[in-house]
Amino acid sequence: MIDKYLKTRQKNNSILLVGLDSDFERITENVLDFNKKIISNTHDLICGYKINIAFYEKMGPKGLEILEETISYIRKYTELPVILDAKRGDIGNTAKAYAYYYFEHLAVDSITINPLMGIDTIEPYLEYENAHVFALALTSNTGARDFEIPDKLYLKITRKMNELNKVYKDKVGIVVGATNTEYISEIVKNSNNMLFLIPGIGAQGGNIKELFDSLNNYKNILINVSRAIIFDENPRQKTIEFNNIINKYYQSKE
Ligand SMILES: O=c1ccn([C@@H]2O[C@H](COP(=O)(O)O)[C@@H](O)[C@H]2O)c(=O)[nH]1
Repeated sequence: MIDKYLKTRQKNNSILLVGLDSDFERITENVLDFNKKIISNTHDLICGYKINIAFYEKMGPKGLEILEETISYIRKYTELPVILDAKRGDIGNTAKAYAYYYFEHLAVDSITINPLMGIDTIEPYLEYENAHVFALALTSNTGARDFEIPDKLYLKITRKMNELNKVYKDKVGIVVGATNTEYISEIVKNSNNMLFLIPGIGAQGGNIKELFDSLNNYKNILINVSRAIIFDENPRQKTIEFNNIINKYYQSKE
C-alpha cells in the first residue's frame, strides 16, 4: 500500500499532501468545482490528497456526494493516493461498517483512526487487502497536552502500532503533529520506518525547520497542508512555495 506514496513522492519530487478541507462557509462557488480547481492546479506538484470527511459531513447528504465525486475526479485525472481523515475508533462490529464504506465503496488508500479503544477496533480495517491506516499518536492540537503527552500515550501508541505494522506488513502508520516537535525524536527512535502523516504546518503554525531537526533524518514522512494552500489566492504558487521549503530541509538531510 505505501508503494503508492513512494511512487508519487518520487515522480513529483514531493512529500507534500494537499488537504481538501473544503469548508463550504469559506467557499463562494460549488464545492466540487472548487475541489476540481485545486486538484487541476496542484496534482503535478504533490504526492497525494488528504480529505477530512468532517467538511463533507457538514454539508449533509450532498456533502457525501461531493466527497465521492471528488475522489472519482482524483482517480480519473491523477495517480495520486487519497487519505481520508476520519479519525474513527469503535468496537469491531461498527469498525467493519466504517471499513466497508471507506475501503470497499470509496476505495481510498488510507484512513486515519483513533486507536484509543484498542487493537480490536483497528483490525477490521487491516483485513482489507489494500487498506492502510494512520493511527493518531501525537496530535497537533493543544489538547495533546491533556492525555497524550503527560501519560506518554504517544509513545505507547507508537510502539504498539510499530508491532502491528510488522504483523500487517506496512499497513500501519501514525499521525505525528508538527507543533509538538520536542517529542518527535522519541517517536522516531521507536518506529521501524513506519510512515508518518504530519499535519500542523501552515495555519497551525508548525515550524518546518524545528520539525526536520526533530525528525533527525527520518525519511518516511508525508506532510499535510490544508487551509494555507486551498484558501490562498494562488493555491498553485503556495504549493510550490511549501514544496520548495520542505524539500530544502528534506533533501539537505540526505
Ligand atoms: O493531529 C492532527 C490530526 C489531524 N489533523 C488534521 O489535519 C488537517 C490540518 O489542516 P490545516 O488547515 O493545515 O491546519 C485538518 O484536516 C486536521 O483535522 C490535524 O491538524 N492534527
